[in-house]
Amino acid sequence: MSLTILDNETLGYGRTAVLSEVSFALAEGERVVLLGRSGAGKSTLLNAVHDRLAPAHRVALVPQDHALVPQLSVLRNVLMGRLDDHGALYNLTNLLRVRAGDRAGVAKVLEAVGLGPEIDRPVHALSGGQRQRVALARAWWRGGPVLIGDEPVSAVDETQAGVLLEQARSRFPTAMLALHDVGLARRFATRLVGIRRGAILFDAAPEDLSDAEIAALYAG
Ligand SMILES: Nc1ncnc2c1ncn2[C@@H]1O[C@H](COP(=O)(O)OP(=O)(O)OP(=O)(O)O)[C@@H](O)[C@H]1O
Repeated sequence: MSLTILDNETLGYGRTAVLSEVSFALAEGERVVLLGRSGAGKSTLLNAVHDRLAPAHRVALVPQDHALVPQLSVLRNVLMGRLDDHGALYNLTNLLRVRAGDRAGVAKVLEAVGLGPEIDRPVHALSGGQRQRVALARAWWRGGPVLIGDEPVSAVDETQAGVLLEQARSRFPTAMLALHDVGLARRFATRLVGIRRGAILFDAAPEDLSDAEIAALYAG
């Protein structure tokens, strides 16, 4: 079953088109990775897919800028992954004094991403890679059928990135990510989508794409 479809749509900002006449569908169970040079339009496509999915499906999102609140603790940032599960009163009282069950649940996802000891630190005091893992922990805490992530492991080392992508794979049946590491992308994806000069250049299973075809995305 197809989760979302862009049917011959042009995506862009104001009058400027970034991707022209794109058609795109995401099926349940797929792990799609977008590849392409900086500025190719990966975020534009991810955001369009997110906007179409979000009204009808629970989507966990890891935005490129992480969208964290720096003054708040790691714990409170992660809790925000489930804000829309509760009413305003629950959220407000939980923000003031976090319920023990929520704290225990968040502690578990923080352990998974290697941030157990940082639970009470303010996000502004963390390194870039730690902040990125807070954004991942918030998505893990949210859960749901679909993960959308824009360069979600760009700030951690390759070993850690592999571990985190493995967690993404086991936690979310369907995922769509932008990644710049082709090796990681090949290992994670069931479908690789290459974007170049405002168009989808390829959309195929990793085993059906040669390294040369992928390298062509990044060539001058
Ligand atoms: N909010 C915006 N307003 C106007 N133009 C934008 C906006 N966001 C992105 N663009 C432009 O759209 C094009 C595609 O950007 P996009 O962020 O989708 O690329 P990307 O492939 O995700 O790049 P990167 O790998 O650097 O994140 C770029 O030319 C960019 O300048």
